[in-house]
Amino acid sequence: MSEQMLLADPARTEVGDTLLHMENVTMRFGGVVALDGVDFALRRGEILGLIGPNGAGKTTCFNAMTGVYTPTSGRITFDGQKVSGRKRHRITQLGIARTFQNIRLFPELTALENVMVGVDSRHHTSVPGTLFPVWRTPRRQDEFTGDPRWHGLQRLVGISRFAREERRARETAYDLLRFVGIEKRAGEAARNLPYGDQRRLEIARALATDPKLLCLDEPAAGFNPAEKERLLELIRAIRDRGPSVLVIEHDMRLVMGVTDRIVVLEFGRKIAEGTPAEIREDPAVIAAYLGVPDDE
Ligand SMILES: Nc1ncnc2c1ncn2[C@@H]1O[C@H](COP(=O)(O)OP(=O)(O)OP(=O)(O)O)[C@@H](O)[C@H]1O
Repeated sequence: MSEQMLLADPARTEVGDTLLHMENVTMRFGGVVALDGVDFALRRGEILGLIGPNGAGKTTCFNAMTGVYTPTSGRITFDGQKVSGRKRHRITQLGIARTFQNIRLFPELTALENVMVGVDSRHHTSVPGTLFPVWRTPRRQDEFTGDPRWHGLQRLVGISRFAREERRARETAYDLLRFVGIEKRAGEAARNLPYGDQRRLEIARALATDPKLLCLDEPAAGFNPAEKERLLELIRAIRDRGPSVLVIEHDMRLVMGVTDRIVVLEFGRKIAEGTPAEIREDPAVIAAYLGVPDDE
């Protein structure tokens, strides 16, 4: 990256040391070997594509690195810490966020509230706290001395702290809605948003956890070409803002257009790794995709 680009955008993260490392990861489901000794690294500041035909093991990779599954064997490290076998919320706190193939929002909450839930996940407040802010009580009731005046003061301090936290969460959430381009929908219930906006909302909510790595599982599914183009710009903007990005995507144009490097899986094994130009020419990749139509 040129120095000029760095100067132009101070938030831009330069590609650097290893952030995520999958080491010889195997994942079996009974007789099915979904991942078979998969080994790859994602560097800080990079956009890495994870591609492969249906059933190749891409989503299983995401599930293993985000704590949905514990690998049968192998090791996954993130930012120097072992994540394989850790609880999901702990992995979120370490800095991995993801979106899903099938959108998973809180349909009755507004767009803003959906993102606030993400912001809340790194604060002391909670989902019920987002829903019922006025019912929040101070956490440090244990310090109550028995004097009702002291209790009242504690409550006031606690409430004002929560109010401050909630206001900050609201502002952060609104900024994120603006960043993904749907701030005009802030007050609408998530279920009423057009499909493309729901996908953007999922991204905003994932970003609200302030991740070091954002994993996007088929973010362009169901998008028309214009929406895909805007998504491509958004993915670049996310990386420029800070987080590294790991993207599973079937749309080859998008993958080739946005990633720095690509890892290719087939039948749970890594069959290739390289720059988009290298992957495009790789005979094993061409063979794996031969006769498999992409969804363009
Ligand atoms: N929970 C599970 N139980 C049993 N088998 C599973 C489970 N999850 C995944 N698999 C199997 O593991 C293999 C890899 O699935 P995975 O969903 O990771 O593939 P994928 O590359 O994401 O496919 P797609 O592009 O179709 O989403 C498949 O054979 C799948 O049926």
